[in-house]
Amino acid sequence: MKWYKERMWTDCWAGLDNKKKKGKDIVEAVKDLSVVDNAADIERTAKTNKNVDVIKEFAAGNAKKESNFVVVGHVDAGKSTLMGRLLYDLKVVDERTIQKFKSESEKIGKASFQYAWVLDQTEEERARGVTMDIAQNSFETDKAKFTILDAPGHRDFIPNMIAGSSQADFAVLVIDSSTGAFEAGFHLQGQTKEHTLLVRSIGIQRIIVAVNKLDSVSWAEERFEEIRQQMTVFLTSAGFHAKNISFVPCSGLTGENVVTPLKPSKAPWYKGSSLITELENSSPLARAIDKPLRLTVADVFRGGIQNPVSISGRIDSGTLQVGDVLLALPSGEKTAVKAIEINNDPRPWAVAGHNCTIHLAGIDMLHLKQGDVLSSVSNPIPVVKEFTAKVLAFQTITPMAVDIHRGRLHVPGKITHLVRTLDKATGEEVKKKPRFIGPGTAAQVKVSLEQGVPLERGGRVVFRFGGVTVGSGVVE
Ligand SMILES: Nc1nc2c(ncn2[C@@H]2O[C@H](COP(=O)(O)OP(=O)(O)OP(=O)(O)O)[C@@H](O)[C@H]2O)c(=O)[nH]1
Repeated sequence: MKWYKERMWTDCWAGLDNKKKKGKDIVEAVKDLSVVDNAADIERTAKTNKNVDVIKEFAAGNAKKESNFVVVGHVDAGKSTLMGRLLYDLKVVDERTIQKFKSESEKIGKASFQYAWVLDQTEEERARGVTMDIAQNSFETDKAKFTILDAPGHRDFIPNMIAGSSQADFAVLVIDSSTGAFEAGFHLQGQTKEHTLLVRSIGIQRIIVAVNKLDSVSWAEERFEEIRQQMTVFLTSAGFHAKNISFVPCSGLTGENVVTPLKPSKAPWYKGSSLITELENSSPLARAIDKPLRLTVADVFRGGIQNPVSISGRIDSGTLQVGDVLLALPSGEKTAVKAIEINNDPRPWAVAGHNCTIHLAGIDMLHLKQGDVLSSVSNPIPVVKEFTAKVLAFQTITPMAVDIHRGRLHVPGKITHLVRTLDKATGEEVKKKPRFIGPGTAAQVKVSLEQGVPLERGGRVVFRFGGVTVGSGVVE
């Protein structure tokens, strides 16, 4: 398909100028306009492909381990404060900035928010043109590089949390250990349980539980143990393996055991590591580098005059390099990779697990939106309007209208058939055609969507209705 870029206007005036000189009329001048041809643009960009053996280069490189983690937890658990503190102690944020936030937050009666504002500040600074709802920050230590995805705790923002989690390798669950607060987040319609079930159902297997605000209970071992025991029971029942769960006592506000290890005099009972060490020890899962390319678009924006169409997102599987030709789905338009950036660094290639910005050639912005998938041309992701999924019900499920979330994408649809309920342990059929699926029950259901969505076997989906998560599942 052909389309006109800004360049057209430059060409237009140049064309008119020439025609005036030669004494031709405006109609002829307009006929001579150069039109940017997407196919030509793709061909030109594809010629820059150096045909790097990305898998080999990646394996050979001794690049630092890179991972993305999502920070979840009940509202006010101290997620932003904890991450702000982490960035401050790692010197990603300087003393002057913290002092400025301290005096500003005191002025509006929100003293102690200076660390939380670190994340808000960087969010504002991001000049993307499209609002990002999940604060992203990057940092590195001697051992590893990280991207933090700070998801809002409030229940109204759960779709954003689903989106953030779908880009993460592991999760940090922040728990407010102060008196009564853990109980409020855990027992009474709090988000601790919902967030945890969601991150697990989205495919996250590793979770670090930051038992936060322990300063407010004088670093009491009993409180830490009480939370650890209750959470272990819950997390293992939610499907986390005990070896993938760790608990770290800490205080985001005072910074104890965040980057600086806890002084033995403070909590002689604790022999484990600080939060940063736990993060460094959390290896990303084995990545599907040798599978066909799938990159879920998190954001579409204009990356400048040279880069009218840019996207950011995580590579779910496969590899890509500058000059690669890709297929955008569901639009079915082709595009070519002009440039790749990871944390603002230009890179010749990227692999599964990387969160990157891609500047694209030969595609109109109209053909890309959040939740779309950039896919390998030879092995594209199917676009489906119906699918079967194995689900775990959080609430009672009947044949019903639902919003189907897949990462950042959410589309209206319907659970059309309850095929059978399943034994959670063996996966075997328990009951055919049940009338409803009770909370905590596993089942196979058929789903139809109002529009085609890029989705394939193994894809994770979440079903919501009326602002409540009713279940989650895996596409069969
Ligand atoms: N005593 C104590 N208070 C803390 C600690 N961490 C955070 N707080 C306070 O708890 C309140 C909430 O902190 P935030 O960091 O905004 O919490 P949040 O989880 O990011 O909140 P949402 O993003 O709204 O879900 C603020 O008043 C913080 O100062 C801590 O380690 N100890």
